[in-house]
Amino acid sequence: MTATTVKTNPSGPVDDSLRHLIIRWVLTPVTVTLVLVTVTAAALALAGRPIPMAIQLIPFAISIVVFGLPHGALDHLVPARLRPGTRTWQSIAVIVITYLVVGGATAAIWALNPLCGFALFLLLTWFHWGQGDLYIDHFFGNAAPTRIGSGITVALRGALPMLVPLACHPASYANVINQTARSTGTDHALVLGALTSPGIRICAGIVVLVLALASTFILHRSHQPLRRHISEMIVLIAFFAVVPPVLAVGLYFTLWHSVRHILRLELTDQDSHRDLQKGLLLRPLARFLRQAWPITVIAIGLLVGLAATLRTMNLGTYLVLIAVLTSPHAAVVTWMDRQQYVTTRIRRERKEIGSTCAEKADPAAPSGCLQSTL
Ligand SMILES: CC1=C(/C=C/C(C)=C/C=C/C(C)=C/C=C/C=C(C)/C=C/C=C(C)/C=C/C2=C(C)CCCC2(C)C)C(C)(C)CCC1
Ligand SMILES: [Fe+2]
Repeated sequence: MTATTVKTNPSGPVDDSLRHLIIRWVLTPVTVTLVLVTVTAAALALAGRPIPMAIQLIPFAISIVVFGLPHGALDHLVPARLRPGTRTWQSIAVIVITYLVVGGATAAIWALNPLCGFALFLLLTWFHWGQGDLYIDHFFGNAAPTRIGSGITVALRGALPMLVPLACHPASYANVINQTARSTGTDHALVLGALTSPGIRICAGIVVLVLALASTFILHRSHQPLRRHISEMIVLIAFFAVVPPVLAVGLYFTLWHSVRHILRLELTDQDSHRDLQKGLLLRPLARFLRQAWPITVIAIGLLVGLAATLRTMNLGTYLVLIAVLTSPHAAVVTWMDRQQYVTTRIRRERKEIGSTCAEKADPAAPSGCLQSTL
């Protein structure tokens, strides 16, 4: 696949050498790291030794400069890279305005009602982390072929980091929400007892189970390979069920979601794409870091400004900043999805439905008009 093809059709199957490179040097090391952390956390829990909060916070702290915050720092270049003819200044202007409007609206919701802000943040994270994993399925050419199938992939992959910790560690979950809402200055009593109730936890577990079964069934029915899907799903369920949430979500954000998105960005850069095709991983990463550092520094400046305004610097402060950045960032990534594969898939679906319905109009043709829409 050439670099130009990546801009116009990045969703098609990539060639085998690039696929193996990414599996071997990016996806597998991250998955193995999560397995090792899961085993260590389980051993410590069995020995009755809790992981200190100072240690749990390390991945979130590191994410300020490594992978996490920088993974959104090229958003302003995305239109220029994906839509031919877009000038860099136009790309920057559109994204800065998007950040001001969408980020500003999110900040206003947080200022008016932090609990509501957090609830929307959780829902958006569910969607955004799910869409990140759906892209990886497209990258490997084994995504669910229909809109419903894609929706279930997004729902499942987002539910793993958002619902499994809720089902297994409700008290820590509620604590983080409390702490974050408090860091915005609201000191009214927060009613989060409901979150820790057995009913909610059981519902969260059932939703994950149903989505896991539905997603596996759809991939199986569309003859997609299941090995990566099932192994990642099992690792993520065990990881979020065992590892304390602050540590688990911090590691997932930095090593899983952000690394995958950085790979996606590298593939939109012609030089980096060429390097990846040649089997070079470090050069594209260095190029990404070079391109991302100025905006990362501005984002760190925003974090310092927010901490000064709220007069507190803790996980809650960082999460508020991330929440404000996530809404415009998710809008940019949703636009990327449309450019890279959603539009192509909708056209393909329409074509398939059209041809299957045409067949159906022929009495001799086999039935399948509804089936093709899943
Ligand atoms: C471009 C631009 C820029 C920048 C940007 C950026 C830098 C971005 C980023 C972005 C980002 C960086 C994003 C992120 C995301 C993230 C997320 C989405 C997360 C989430 C999380 C959560 C939600 C969690 C929670 C929790 C915990 C932690 C524990 C417990 C449990 C729970 C789950 C609760 C600026 C503004 C300068 C300007 C304009 C343009
Ligand atoms: Fe992201």
